[in-house]
Amino acid sequence: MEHTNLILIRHGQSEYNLENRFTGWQDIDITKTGKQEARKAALEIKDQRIDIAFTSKLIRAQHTLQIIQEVCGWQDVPVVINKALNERSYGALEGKDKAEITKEFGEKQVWLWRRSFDVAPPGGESLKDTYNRVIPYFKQSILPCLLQSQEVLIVAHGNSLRALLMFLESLSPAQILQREIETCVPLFYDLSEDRLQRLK
Ligand SMILES: O=C(O)[C@@H](CO)OP(=O)(O)O
Repeated sequence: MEHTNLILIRHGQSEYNLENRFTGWQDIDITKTGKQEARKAALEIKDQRIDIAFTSKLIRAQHTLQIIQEVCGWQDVPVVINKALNERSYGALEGKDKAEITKEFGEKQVWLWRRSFDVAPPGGESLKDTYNRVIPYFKQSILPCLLQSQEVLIVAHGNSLRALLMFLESLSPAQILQREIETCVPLFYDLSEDRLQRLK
């Protein structure tokens, strides 16, 4: 094996994304726009080969993956569901309006909760906590597939994917502050065997 492909996709727009509310572990479905975004993402990756797909336990990611599978004709591709890929928990902030929380606590604090590496929202997970469940799962269950030359699709969430790309791209806590992941914009990684071995 010389190299293999990994594609990461954040779910389509959810009802809470539309309403500008913190979502986290709330199991909120995608909107009509979210479904359209999933179809568009599918058309962008349709010519790829995918051998196995991974997703979270949350409906917005699973639903996005189902649409991608339908559009691409990948209904037979095995799907592995694991809560390790769930969005970060936003604890007490879940369901709350992001603008109202910003008014109450200030932009700086909300920015730290949303984008810093190690500041956890009350009762929730920091990105570091999320990283500490996503990366062991990636190493244990996804990396072996890539090492066997399987082409892998992961459909997950803004912050579980930020944790993963921090690992894949060796980003520092300062660098990850700046990274945003858009809904349904596929991220492609062409991984050499050498690089995969170093991720072990
Ligand atoms: O609310 C959430 O769960 C996430 C993703 O939608 O929001 P944020 O971009 O603020 O981390």
